[in-house]
Amino acid sequence: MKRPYNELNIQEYEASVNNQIMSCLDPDNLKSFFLFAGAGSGKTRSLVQVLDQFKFHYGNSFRIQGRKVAVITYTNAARDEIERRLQYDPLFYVSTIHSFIWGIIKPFQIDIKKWLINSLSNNLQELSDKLQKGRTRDPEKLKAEISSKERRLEHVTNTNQFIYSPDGDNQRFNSINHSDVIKIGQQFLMENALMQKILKNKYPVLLIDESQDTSKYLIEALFEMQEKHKESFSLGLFGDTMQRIYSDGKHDLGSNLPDDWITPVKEINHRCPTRIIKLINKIREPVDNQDQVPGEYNNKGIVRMFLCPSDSNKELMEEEVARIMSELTKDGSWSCDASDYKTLILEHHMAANRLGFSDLFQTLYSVKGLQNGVLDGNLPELSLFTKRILPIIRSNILQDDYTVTKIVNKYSPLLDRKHFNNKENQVENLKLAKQGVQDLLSLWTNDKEPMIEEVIQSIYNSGLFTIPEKFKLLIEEEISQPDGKDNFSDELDAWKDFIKIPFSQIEAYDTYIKGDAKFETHQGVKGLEYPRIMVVIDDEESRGFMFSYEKLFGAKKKTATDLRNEAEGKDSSVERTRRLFYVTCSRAQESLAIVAYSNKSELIKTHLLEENWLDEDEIIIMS
Ligand SMILES: Nc1ncnc2c1ncn2[C@@H]1O[C@H](COP(=O)(O)OP(=O)(O)OP(=O)(O)O)[C@@H](O)[C@H]1O
Repeated sequence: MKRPYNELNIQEYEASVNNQIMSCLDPDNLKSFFLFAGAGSGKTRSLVQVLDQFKFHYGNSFRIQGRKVAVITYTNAARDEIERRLQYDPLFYVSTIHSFIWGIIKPFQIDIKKWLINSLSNNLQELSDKLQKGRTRDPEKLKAEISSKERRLEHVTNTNQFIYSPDGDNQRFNSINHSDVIKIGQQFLMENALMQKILKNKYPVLLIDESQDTSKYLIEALFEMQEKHKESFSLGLFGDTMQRIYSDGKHDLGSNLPDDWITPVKEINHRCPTRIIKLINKIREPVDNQDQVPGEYNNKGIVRMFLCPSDSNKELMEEEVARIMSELTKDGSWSCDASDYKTLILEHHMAANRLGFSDLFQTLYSVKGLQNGVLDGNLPELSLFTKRILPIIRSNILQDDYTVTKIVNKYSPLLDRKHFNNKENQVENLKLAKQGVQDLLSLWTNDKEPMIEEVIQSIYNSGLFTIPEKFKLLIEEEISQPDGKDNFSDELDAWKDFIKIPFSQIEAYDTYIKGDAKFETHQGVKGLEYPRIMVVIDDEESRGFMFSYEKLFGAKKKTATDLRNEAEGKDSSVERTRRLFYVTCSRAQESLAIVAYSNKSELIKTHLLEENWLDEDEIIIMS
């Protein structure tokens, strides 16, 4: 590893990177840039600093011209953080990609309608061909899908005003779903000259944080747009290909960049201790050999790997590891009493096992189209529970009637002013809403544990909240087809299983997904940092085929598919695992414990020593 930078060098170095970016943002000479750098190198910090400088130099003229700088973040949490750091200045429009895209396509209602009709018609044609040619194992299910699409087409044809909510369930007949918003955005950006003009006039500068995970179709569309409007549109990408953890991202982002793009380099890791920088450099080495360097002030830090038998009592084992870490680091926050460390599990269902929501997780995660939503906690169907029902139950426990009333006022269609014809009607509806809340809460009396289905049924009966179409369908089907025969698609089948799960699992899931539990997933910690990190690795428990630590650690041979993928330059489970491991280890600011459950401890140890990832005294074999 190169010598650490001293304080003065660091300031000069960082200033020169920021200056390179600033040189791209001169409104009279706009250029595009690509700032891809390793973990903890201060990409987000540079983004904020550069925008502060931008405000100073060009803020007034931008304001006078009614222009803004658009900043796209990967999550709502990241958006909130950047907005806060930019002091909520309206010069900057900070949003997630879905919100941003909806903002720019929304005025094009006629084109949206045409797009939807076209897309649905093509889709219907494909499905009908499939049915006619007998290319299905379940013709009844396919027929149901066709009728549902036909109904949707009819609604779309009769609609002139489409709506969309980036965080909502988009269940209304005139709503557009999340993936269609992205597809529409991509196509309009590529083909609609008027939209391009409006976009570049309003947002001549567009910056994207974590761009390695931004939808590849949109990134490609933005590249095309930038190519056409070089002088009047600056695209700035921040990210790190080594931290690409979602499949949506463009895997070769950064290769074949146009010659006139500026590509600043950031090689200092400001977050991790030197020992951890050395480890993550090793993890990264085979991919692009991008070595990071510490600053003079980075502390030394501690890394330990604990190799534990697969059949260990995991809870006890992880407590023991924390105890050892507490001794080694002399940091009481590792001790079980204080327990101020983050445990990173490979997949949500490992947290699900530990926190008690595994049925919920397994049921929904088994459907491809629901996976991302389950992982990021944004599954629209769940908002009925997480944004309305759970807050009511929690507030009721705290005897906080005010919040209960607030939630009902905000979300209940019974209290929607549009539906009040007269005062009597209003009083009647208030009574109904009150009764609806009582009926709902009565499901928990005498320590009862309602099933999700009972909760939905109660809401359905009282009309307290709007029920997502799928649940309504299930409840109605359940009534009309008590023998359980149905025409549901895979997704509806999953929702059907979901409603048979105890409601308490939603509560556990919600606590976890909000980050209130001490567990986080590898995916969930993207962009974050914590002083103490425990990475838990367990191929057997994680069960997926997406990741394999035993392969990454040399204890298991790569499969023929892995080798073929590697030979064809495609992603493989080993490389995906490597990137996740890089993300998790690089979150640690002080100390890192890696807990690996495997029955091949000796093999793993030998391999890691050979690869020089860890030293002998840093690997502890537990029994
Ligand atoms: N020039 C600097 N001097 C001191 N600390 C810095 C500097 N730049 C960044 N940091 C600190 O380093 C940490 C990482 O910064 P930041 O989150 O901006 O990095 P990043 O490159 O976006 O990280 P990642 O890609 O890993 O999410 C933060 O705690 C930040 O405050």
